[in-house]
Amino acid sequence: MTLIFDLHVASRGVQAACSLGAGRTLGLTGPNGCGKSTVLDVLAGLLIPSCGHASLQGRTLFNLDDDARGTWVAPHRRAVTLMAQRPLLFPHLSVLENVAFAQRSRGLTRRAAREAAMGWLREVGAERFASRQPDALSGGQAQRVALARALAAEPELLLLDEPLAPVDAAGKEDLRELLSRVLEGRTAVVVSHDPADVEHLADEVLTLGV
Ligand SMILES: Nc1ncnc2c1ncn2[C@@H]1O[C@H](COP(=O)(O)OP(=O)(O)OP(=O)(O)O)[C@@H](O)[C@H]1O
Repeated sequence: MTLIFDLHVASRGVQAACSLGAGRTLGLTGPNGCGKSTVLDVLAGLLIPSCGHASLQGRTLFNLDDDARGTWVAPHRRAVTLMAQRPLLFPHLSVLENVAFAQRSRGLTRRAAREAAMGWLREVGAERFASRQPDALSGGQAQRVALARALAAEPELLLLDEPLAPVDAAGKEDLRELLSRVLEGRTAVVVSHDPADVEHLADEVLTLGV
């Protein structure tokens, strides 16, 4: 199993456990407030759970079980990328610079990072927006750019929180097809409250209760 987790966040009453094979997509579903975003935050390293453990490709992400010495790996060392519910693009950077940011952070030259970023924008059908500022994008366009930025980080685990939420019904089918293509062969967790999206995108399903 590539992704293994068993976690508990006492302050939010959230408990979840799962083992996921390499290249597979887990659909995380359940009613409002059941803890879907909380699970993603814990896996991304944005929230420290009360107890539990998680590993990715045999590497520990955290191990806070009673009998463990207590390991917690910082978010930027996890090779995990979270695409949040809102696109959260950097407002002062162009679309291209937003997507190039991950590679620039990893030490690529400006030119190499921009070339790679253009490739990812092409991948998600957003290359025509490359020179725009984020505030000139629609919700669906911004979501595609956010997806390109997440992919550009080349994470071992991709976390998507309600990726279809910002698009209207007309754009939903296109974005769903795009996500389906992009998720093929990637290890990912996709949160959605919509059973149709989970059915379409996920290989396995974990339903949380309230
Ligand atoms: N920042 C926070 N501080 C304290 N409690 C929080 C915080 N965010 C969420 N919670 C609580 O944690 C629980 C789980 O919330 P979470 O947002 O993970 O659920 P969710 O399933 O993603 O909900 P939704 O479908 O509405 O996005 C809820 O009871 C919520 O009130």
